[in-house]
Amino acid sequence: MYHLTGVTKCYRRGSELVRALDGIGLYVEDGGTLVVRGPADSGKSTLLRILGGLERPTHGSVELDGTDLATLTESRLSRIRAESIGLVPRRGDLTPGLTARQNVASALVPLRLRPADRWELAGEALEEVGAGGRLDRIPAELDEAMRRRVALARALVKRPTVLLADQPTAGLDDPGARDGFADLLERLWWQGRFTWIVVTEDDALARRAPRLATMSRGTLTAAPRTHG
Ligand SMILES: Nc1ncnc2c1ncn2[C@@H]1O[C@H](COP(=O)(O)OP(=O)(O)OP(=O)(O)O)[C@@H](O)[C@H]1O
Repeated sequence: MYHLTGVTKCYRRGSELVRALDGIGLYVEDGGTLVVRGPADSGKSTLLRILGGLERPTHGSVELDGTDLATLTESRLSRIRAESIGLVPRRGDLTPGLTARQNVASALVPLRLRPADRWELAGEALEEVGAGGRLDRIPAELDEAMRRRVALARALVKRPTVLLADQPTAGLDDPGARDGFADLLERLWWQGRFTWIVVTEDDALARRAPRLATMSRGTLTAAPRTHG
């Protein structure tokens, strides 16, 4: 469960102070999904980096299951990132020279699992996202939609507490591929196995959200629940 209170993030750009996040308060329950929709530069990526423990807020607290990520030591934070947080980066960011299965298995290295277990879990995660027929392909041999599925498998293979996705459908130009990927995300959201926070500029994806909020100039406005 995430509980954010008064989260503000300021960056210095020359003599200017940019307030990327401005007093965000947020609660997301275990197994819940929140989709944050907002235009470019509204602060979505900054919010995700702070939720993922990749950056610290200038002010405020970022509690994940009762632990404030804002004040943790770097070593405890990297442990939490490795074990509890799955991040789906904007463009997937797969390692070019590794096969799909090697890419996914690499996410398990920090968890000190045996190589045979890493291999098996990677295969299962790829099956789960519909990429089971592409285990031995390198990213260049896959189309963009399939690369996104592999990146998703890499984030969920370690069974994290939370999954954070940065514009997961951006750049998927083929409508069929984009819809198919959105179908997969929606199915996973409704399973409730992970807590999801997804930022997007894709209105069609946002319409599928169990819970939707809008980001505008660093502030978050909750929209009515669309379901349940
Ligand atoms: N490291 C940084 N240094 C300076 N300013 C930053 C930094 N990161 C973000 N910003 C600024 O903070 C604001 C919010 O940026 P952010 O990337 O979080 O928005 P966004 O909604 O994710 O937009 P986009 O989708 O275009 O990335 C912008 O004005 C941006 O220029």
